[in-house]
Amino acid sequence: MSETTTLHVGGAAPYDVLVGHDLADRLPVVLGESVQRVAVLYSGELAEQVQPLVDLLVEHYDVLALGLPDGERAKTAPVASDCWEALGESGFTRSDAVVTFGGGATTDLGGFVAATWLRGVRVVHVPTTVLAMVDAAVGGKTGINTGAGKNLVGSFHEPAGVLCDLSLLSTLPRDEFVAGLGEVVKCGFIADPAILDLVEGTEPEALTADSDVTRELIERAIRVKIDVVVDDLKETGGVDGHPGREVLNYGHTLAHAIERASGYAVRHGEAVAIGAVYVAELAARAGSLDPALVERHRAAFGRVGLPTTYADASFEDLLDAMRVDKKTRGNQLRFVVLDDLATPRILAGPSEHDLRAAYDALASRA
Ligand SMILES: NC(=O)c1ccc[n+]([C@@H]2O[C@H](COP(=O)([O-])OP(=O)(O)OC[C@H]3O[C@@H](n4cnc5c(N)ncnc54)[C@H](O)[C@@H]3O)[C@@H](O)[C@H]2O)c1
Ligand SMILES: O=C(O)C(=O)C[C@@H](O)[C@H](O)[C@H](O)COP(=O)(O)O
Ligand SMILES: [Zn+2]
Repeated sequence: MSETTTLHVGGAAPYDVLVGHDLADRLPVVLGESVQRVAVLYSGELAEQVQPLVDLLVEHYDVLALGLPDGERAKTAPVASDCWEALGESGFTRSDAVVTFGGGATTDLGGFVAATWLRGVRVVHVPTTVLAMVDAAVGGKTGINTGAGKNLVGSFHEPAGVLCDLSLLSTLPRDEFVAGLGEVVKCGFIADPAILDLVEGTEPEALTADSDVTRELIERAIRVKIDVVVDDLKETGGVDGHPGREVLNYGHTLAHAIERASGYAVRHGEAVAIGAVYVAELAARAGSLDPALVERHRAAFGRVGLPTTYADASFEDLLDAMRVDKKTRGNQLRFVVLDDLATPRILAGPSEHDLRAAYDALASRA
């Protein structure tokens, strides 16, 4: 059995992200000694996968297992409210803990419930998708959607630990696996170009759940995320022109608009790939990004099987949706753009002409 990698997240509330196999038995140590009740919030589709973890926990704690609606359907106020009611009925106190088990939608909802119940209880994430391992479970962003858009309600609530059990990826459908690589490739462009070299130098079929390259990609992407959140946990801004935590939002302004426009039929990681190509096109027009790097976006995301075009919504509808992005200030849209590989900055208030031209460039390849 391979070794476990420990990636430490420093700051005011430090914790570890463990990457390895069969990590469930680490949970009692990560949960700590004060815990009496554990609420396991899991995607209802993963009832079989979560059972061994529940079986282990009942040996130590009073366990409340709450199956949630699957995927994005979990990220709503009514689902959060149902969880609060269940916690209340079980007498869940501040010394108890939440464990989430699922993809990013589950860790976002479960993290939000943990952040808000009694104004904050301990949470440990057990992510079961590539995307949740490399991104959603790390860094403390939690949230739910509203009618106006993605993640518009939420809070920053850091976990007490994250267990990335690579064995859990064995049942992940290929489309979901590939979607997670969207956030990994994003990390390659914003901070760690070695990720791009690995993706470009590996046959796509060799990127399987159990391959060494996949593990290296996952660990590299987690390191990128940790390095960013340690310096700017609450997204208040970076130093020396670096966007700070907003850099992790590369490609997300259009991505969230596309997810909403598609009724969440387009997966988050897929939308991020499209959004990154869009913002590269924008940076080539309103900034200084070399056209060859724009094409490298298409090539790298496309190589792993992600979409790089989109024409299913009008520019006007997407522009309206982009206005509710959290990076917007007043009426001014703000985007994370690159001047070069791993050289991000904020582009504030691009012209509508450039925004539309970039969309036309994206849509024209559809
Ligand atoms: N908080 C953050 O920092 C952050 C970062 C990135 C993304 N997100 C959010 O994460 C969400 C996307 O997460 P996601 O891509 O993991 O999608 P998801 O949570 O919707 O899961 C995708 C699908 O995979 C299934 N699944 C999960 N694990 C499985 C497994 N091991 N075996 C079989 N099926 C499995 C789920 O049941 C679901 O149907 C979005 O809502 C996005 O906004 C949050
Ligand atoms: O952790 C962050 O910060 C990110 O922006 C990571 C993104 O990949 C993630 O999708 C996040 O949920 C988006 O945040 P939001 O603030 O735009 O809702
Ligand atoms: Zn994302």
